[in-house]
Amino acid sequence: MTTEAPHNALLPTLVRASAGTGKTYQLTARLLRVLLQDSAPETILATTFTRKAAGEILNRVLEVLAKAGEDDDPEALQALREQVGISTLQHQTCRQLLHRLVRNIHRLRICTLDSLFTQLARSFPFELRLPPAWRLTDEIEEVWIQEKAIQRVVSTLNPSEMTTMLTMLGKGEIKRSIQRELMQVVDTAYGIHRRCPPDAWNKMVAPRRPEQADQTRAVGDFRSASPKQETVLAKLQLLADATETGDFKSLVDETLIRNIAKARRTHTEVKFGRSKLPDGLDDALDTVYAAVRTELIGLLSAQNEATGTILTAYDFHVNAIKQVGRVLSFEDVAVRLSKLFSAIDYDTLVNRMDGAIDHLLLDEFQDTSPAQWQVLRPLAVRACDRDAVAKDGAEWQSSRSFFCVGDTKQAIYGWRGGVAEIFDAVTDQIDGIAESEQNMSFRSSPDIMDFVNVVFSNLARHPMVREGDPKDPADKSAHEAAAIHRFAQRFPQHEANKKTLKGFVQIRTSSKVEKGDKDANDAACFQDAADLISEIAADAPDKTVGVLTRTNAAVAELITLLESRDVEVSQEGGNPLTDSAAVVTVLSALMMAEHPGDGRWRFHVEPTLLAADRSLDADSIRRRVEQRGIAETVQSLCETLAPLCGPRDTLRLKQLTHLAIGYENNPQPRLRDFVRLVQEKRVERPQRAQVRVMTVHQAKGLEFDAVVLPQLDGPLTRSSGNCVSDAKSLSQPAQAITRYIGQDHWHFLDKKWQFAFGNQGASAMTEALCLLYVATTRAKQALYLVIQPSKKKEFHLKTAASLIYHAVGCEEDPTQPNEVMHESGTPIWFGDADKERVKEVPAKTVKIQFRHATSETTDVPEDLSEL
Ligand SMILES: Nc1ncnc2c1ncn2[C@@H]1O[C@H](COP(=O)(O)OP(=O)(O)OP(=O)(O)O)[C@@H](O)[C@H]1O
Repeated sequence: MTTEAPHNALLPTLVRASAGTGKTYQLTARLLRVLLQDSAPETILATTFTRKAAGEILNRVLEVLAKAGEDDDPEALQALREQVGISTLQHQTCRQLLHRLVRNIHRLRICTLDSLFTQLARSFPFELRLPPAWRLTDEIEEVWIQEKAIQRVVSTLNPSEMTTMLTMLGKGEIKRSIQRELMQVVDTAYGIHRRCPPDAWNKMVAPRRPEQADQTRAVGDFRSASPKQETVLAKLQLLADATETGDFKSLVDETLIRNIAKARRTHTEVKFGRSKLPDGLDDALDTVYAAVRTELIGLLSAQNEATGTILTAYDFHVNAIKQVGRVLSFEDVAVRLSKLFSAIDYDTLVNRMDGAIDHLLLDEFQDTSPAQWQVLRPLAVRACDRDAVAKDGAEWQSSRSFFCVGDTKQAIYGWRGGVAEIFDAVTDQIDGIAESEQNMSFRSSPDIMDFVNVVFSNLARHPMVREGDPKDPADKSAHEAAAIHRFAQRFPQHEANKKTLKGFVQIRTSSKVEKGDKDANDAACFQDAADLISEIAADAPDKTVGVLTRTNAAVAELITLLESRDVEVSQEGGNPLTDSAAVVTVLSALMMAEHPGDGRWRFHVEPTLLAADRSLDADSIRRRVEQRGIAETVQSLCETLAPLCGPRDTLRLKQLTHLAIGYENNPQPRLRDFVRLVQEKRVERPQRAQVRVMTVHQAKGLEFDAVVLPQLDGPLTRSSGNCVSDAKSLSQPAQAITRYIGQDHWHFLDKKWQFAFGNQGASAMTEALCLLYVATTRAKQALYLVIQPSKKKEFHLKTAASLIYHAVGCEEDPTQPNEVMHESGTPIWFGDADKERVKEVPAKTVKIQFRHATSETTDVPEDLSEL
């Protein structure tokens, strides 16, 4: 059976494939193998992460079969033979398969996980308690429903309950408005709340406060102590006062309290600064520490309880609203399915699904969430049946098969539940699965691959990275350092397939704004990056350039800077239409009709052509909406404005009209909701420009000839988490959840929670490294990193820039502006060989000059305000 099966039998396989190694190629190869052994299309299921990727796989299957089917294209046939590993494959077989496939194309399921889950849900309407004729919501409708549910939560609590709840949520303080506080709770904790048992928020229990007698004794000890140093005396008085009045909350952030925890952990004396404390205070210090701990854990536990109460009420209302509206989100479907599938037997599944899935192929597997894996697992286990591989004449046939491919180094969706450990879950839970690894990039030049290898293998050169488990589990940065170390250790060496492809890597510092704040220095860095990008675009007009940022705000800023330099630029994923002044005018006219008494809208519309048209006052627009609907009104407003607009705004007005036509299908179209939709929905421009700007998340799966990374400064991870669970593995859902507390307070937690918090910090750091990996591996030929000059020579902060600086072994002074820190490869990577001015360069330093669009100068002045 499988043990003797040859390499071309479709054994259950998991492929760990690095960036650019051709995951789509391999998945397509496997799919073709399955089809070539005459498996019925309806028994095959291939899933990917985006609809675009699903379309790409189907296209590739049809395309290679069509080419290999041509009698006069022996090369295409040979390429396909190599791809599928069948040396005897004939033109005619390819043609026959293509015809069969085209006739049955509707039966072949190549789809996203979201769409698979929606199909599965339709097979279990009763078990999943789905409302009849339900439909899926989109992100914007989800936000509206969320707000409505929060309003209901607020209205069901009486004012005093609400005040108590808010006080508990804010750990004793009311910091925000009710709506904003609850919105934040829902945003950050509802996702995890709905996957946990109802009592999960009640598991963090505050320890008992020390006995009153012990507290009284401690006060006496503090008061009678006579330290030499005034500062120590003042601190002991403070402890005594707080203990006497029971005001332990005021001590939560005291350094001395933190020092007690540290001393107990390291079995050393308690100190304050460099000063020793007087002898005989140990019991008193332990008493006050225990009381402060009770206070903080008590506040946290109250916050958890309030969070659980709010979320339970929210869950009730949000479900009620959705049930009445007959709508569900993808997430709702996944949660309901995962609960159902954890207890279902496969035969029921097959009966209800109208046919079995015998061949399962999963792409981008690292982004599968635990809940999604719970749904896929029964399908995978069945597809891995070892007895399904048998010899049929000369050929091995696999009546079932399982294949999954992904890259743990590209797991960048931790925030929506994706976890790299899912790979280990597959190898643990599926017997006899074969694993393979691919590290040969078909995308990037050797120079890019060398750089990527050097950076990620040497991350541990950063001065703040230490090996091994954190000695102090309450030290967040130790958990992060360990995560960086692990990433480097596990990093496989990549190779470039295209050995002669020219490549270039450059790290340069941007200009410095003396005494400038962070915003000023960010702006200077973006200005320099925009200059660089416009140079690349001009020098290499037939090469694509990807500009990848961390934040959406940076995308918007860079687009503005590039447009001001006349660079043709587009944004992946699109912008809201409000990036056009013409669209904003139309929206103001609509808002003027909705709120005729509010002068703001009239003020905005007045100087425009719309105001000149007397038939377009607030009343007439409102009447038109009532009589003819939103779409027709929007169209007529757009037509009035269009003659004044350039091509860019005209296109946006057209897109606005399309949006309005689509919106009108909404059961209750309302003007203000439409305006909000326009403000939030991203609409892509139809044509891609040579330069494309996007966040690294949006760049996943894409490739560019040159990549520019202008936002590598700033902390790698966000400082605070949201909530933390005690989940130990993917198969065991969390039993306990708590709200996050800042790292200065981790010492109050017990060890179990310290590790849970630390693991969360480590995961966030791993995800940040994955993002950096995705960013650097999008480049085919050239990679430009623009970093801000460091404030100090010890470039120690944990930023992407400093990790790279140390990993590459840069020796240049990082505080210097406009310097090349590292350079390798061929600077004229885009030119023909005979046009090359410079050949291979090893790492070197050159003073660089920026050409600001607003200035004729070639040297950057120290102070940007001079420009
Ligand atoms: N076997 C192959 N032979 C030649 N070119 C290939 C092969 N496999 C992939 N390629 C090419 O290499 C590039 C990268 O392939 P692909 O996008 O499938 O990689 P990937 O593994 O999905 O990358 P990533 O995970 O980084 O998105 C593409 O341009 C693709 O056409």
